[in-house]
Amino acid sequence: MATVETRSLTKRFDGTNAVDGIDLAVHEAEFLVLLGPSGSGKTTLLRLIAGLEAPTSGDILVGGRVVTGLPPRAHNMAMVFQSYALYPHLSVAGNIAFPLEAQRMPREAIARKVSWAAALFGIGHLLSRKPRQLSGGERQRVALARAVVREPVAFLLDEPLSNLDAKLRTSAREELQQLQRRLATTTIYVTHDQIEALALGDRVAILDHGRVHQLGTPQQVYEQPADTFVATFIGSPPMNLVDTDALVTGFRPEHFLPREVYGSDEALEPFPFHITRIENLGSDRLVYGLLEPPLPPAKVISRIPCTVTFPLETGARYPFAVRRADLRRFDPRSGASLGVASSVAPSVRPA
Ligand SMILES: Nc1ncnc2c1ncn2[C@@H]1O[C@H](COP(=O)(O)OP(=O)(O)OP(=O)(O)O)[C@@H](O)[C@H]1O
Repeated sequence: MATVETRSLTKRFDGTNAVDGIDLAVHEAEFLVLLGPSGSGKTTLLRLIAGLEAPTSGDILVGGRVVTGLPPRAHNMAMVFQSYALYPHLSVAGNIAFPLEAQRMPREAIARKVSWAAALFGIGHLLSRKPRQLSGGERQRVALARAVVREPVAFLLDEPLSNLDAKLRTSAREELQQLQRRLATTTIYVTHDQIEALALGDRVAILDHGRVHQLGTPQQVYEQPADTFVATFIGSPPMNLVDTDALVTGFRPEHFLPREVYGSDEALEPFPFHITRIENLGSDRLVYGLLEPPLPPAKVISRIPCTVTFPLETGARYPFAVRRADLRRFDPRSGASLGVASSVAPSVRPA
C-alpha cells in the first residue's frame, strides 16, 4: 500500500483536455471514488495513474516517488476493468495465476497465492471452470482475485460492479468495502453512480470536463457542495436551485417541507409553493411545483417522508419553508459556493 498523488496532471486528446490539470492526493489505505458523468475523464485519469497512458504534462507520485513516464510495472497498480478482461481460454485458477506466472514466481508459491485469493473471494470451488461457465458476480470475483495476488500498491477499479444486477450489486458493494478494509490497500474506484460513490468512498472526487469540482467526504459533498454542478449532480432528486439577480439559493428536496412540520421557534425561510404534481413512492412523497411571487417561478421539488401525513393536493398553494441553516448560496456567474445562506436575498423575500 502507498499514497498515490497526481500533480497538475493533464492528458490532451485531439485538442481537448480529457484530464485537465488534476491535483489529487490519495492517502494510504484510503478508498477514493472518482465520480462524474460520462466523458468526464475518470477512466483516462485511472489509466494515467496505472501508467497505461502517458500524460501530456504533470506528474504521478506513488509512495512519494515520481513514476511519470515509467512503465506500468513501476507503478505497480492492479487495475480491474468493467469487462473484467478475463482470459477465456484459461481456467479460473489460470486467470488468477497469470500475473504471478508473468513475474516467474515459483510454482508452489503461485499455488499458495491462488488458493489464498480464491478463499478470500469464496471462489475455491470454481477454480477449474472457464470464465464462460461463471455468472457475472463470479467473474467479478475472479477479476478481483487476480488483482490482489500481485500485492499491488493500489487497486484501480473501473466500474467493476456495473455488469451486476441491482441486488447483486448491493451485496458485492458490501463485500468490496469489507475486503478493502481488511487488505488496507489504497483503492481508487471509478463510477458514475452516485449511490455507489457515497456508499463506498472514504472520500469522493467529483469530476466534470477533466477537472475535479470537489474532493471531500460523502457528507461534505452532499451537505456542502462546492458549486452548482456538484449540488445538482449529487442527490436524487437534485438540490433545488432558485435563481435571483444577486445569487443562487439552493436547498435539498428533503429540507423543503410544509411550514406546519416545523416548530414555532425554528429559524425558517418561507417559500410559498404551488403544487403541480404529487408522486407517492411509498417511503416518501415527491411533490413537484413552482414557487409563488414574490419569488421567481422556479420549478422545485419537495421530498416528504411517509411519516409526515400532512394532507396536500395537486393544484393547491401551501406555505412551505426551509430551515435557514439548510439554505446554500452560490455565485450566479461562476456557480461557486458562497457558503451557508442566512436568508434569501431581501429583494426576493416573500412579503
Ligand atoms: N484514446 C482516446 N482518444 C481520443 N479521445 C479519447 C480517448 N480516450 C478518451 N478520450 C476522450 O476523453 C474524454 C474522457 O474520456 P473518459 O473515458 O476518460 O471518460 P469517463 O469519465 O471515464 O467516461 P465513461 O463514464 O463514459 O466511461 C472523452 O471525451 C473521450 O471521448
